[in-house]
Amino acid sequence: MTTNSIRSLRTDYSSALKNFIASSRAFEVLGTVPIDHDAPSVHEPCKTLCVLDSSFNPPTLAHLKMSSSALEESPGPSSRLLLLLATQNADKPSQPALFEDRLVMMTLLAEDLRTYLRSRLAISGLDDGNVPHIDIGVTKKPYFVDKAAAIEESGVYTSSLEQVHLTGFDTLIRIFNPKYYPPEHTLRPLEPFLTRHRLRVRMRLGCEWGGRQEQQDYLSNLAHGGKENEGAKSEWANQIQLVEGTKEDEQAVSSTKARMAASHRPEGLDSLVPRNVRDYIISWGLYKDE
Ligand SMILES: Nc1ncnc2c1ncn2[C@@H]1O[C@H](COP(=O)(O)OP(=O)(O)OP(=O)(O)O)[C@@H](O)[C@H]1O
Ligand SMILES: NC(=O)c1ccc[n+]([C@@H]2O[C@H](COP(=O)(O)O)[C@@H](O)[C@H]2O)c1
Repeated sequence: MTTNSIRSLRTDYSSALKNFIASSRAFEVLGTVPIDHDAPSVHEPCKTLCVLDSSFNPPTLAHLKMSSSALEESPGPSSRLLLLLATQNADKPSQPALFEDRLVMMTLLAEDLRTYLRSRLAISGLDDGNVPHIDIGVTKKPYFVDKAAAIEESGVYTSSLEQVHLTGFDTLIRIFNPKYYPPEHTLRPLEPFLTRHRLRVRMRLGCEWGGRQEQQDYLSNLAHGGKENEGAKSEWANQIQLVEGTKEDEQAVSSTKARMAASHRPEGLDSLVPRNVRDYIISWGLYKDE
């Protein structure tokens, strides 16, 4: 993308965001990569929508890996990816960068992701038609049950569509924390979400979340009814796929680390964020004061 097209994309996102925030809508798609001029109002052929919800502050190589591995598992036009910017977080107050910068970086992530997928599909002998479209969306809903319902109710996708939410293990634990579900504070509100949709959870190793075995045990415990006293159903475990993440000897990647690198050691960005995102952070001077 040229500097001028990035500038004009940022302006477009800025005004679309203002409209969205002022509206009563809970979810909206603000862009698609590649731009799809002939797109139908409802995406008919799409059966599976992978959803990566994040603050994208900034998008990282972990976000790229989570998305690409999910899409590589089910290539073809029946899959689509939604990069979903959460304008309200369940726990964290909003921090820099501006939402319009994050939307531009999500678009750059989508382009890097499609380039990566194209090269992976070529190795498997599949053509470009199998590289999915990627939607850039926004939601005001902080909780996954409500995000999923807002996507369903928007009418943007077919009603039979299954959503596969791509999260890390740290987020799975929070989805299963009853503190988020007042007034009863049980896990029962997860029922419609985990009946209709799935979670694809990337392991995130570290002292906060435990090692590989502990993360597998967490899911087995759910499958064996260990959370029934909190209102969870053991069969929900069938809707949750736990996949490998960064290896124990590899550098952990996070948006926090990327913000710190942008501020103190920009050369460190190379191993944390996709190339186009790195160039944008540097040329727009994002996160300088972190
Ligand atoms: N390295 C990672 N491994 C596994 N999951 C990850 C990783 N980075 C992000 N995720 C997951 O991606 C989703 C969105 O990530 P999020 O925006 O919270 O990134 P983050 O790096 O944790 O952000 P921050 O550092 O600002 O807290 C969450 O479900 C999170 O668990
Ligand atoms: N119970 C839930 O559905 C729940 C709990 C905590 C965070 N979240 C969401 O997970 C996403 C990622 O959160 P963090 O950026 O805090 O890691 C955000 O959209 C946040 O609002 C959802």
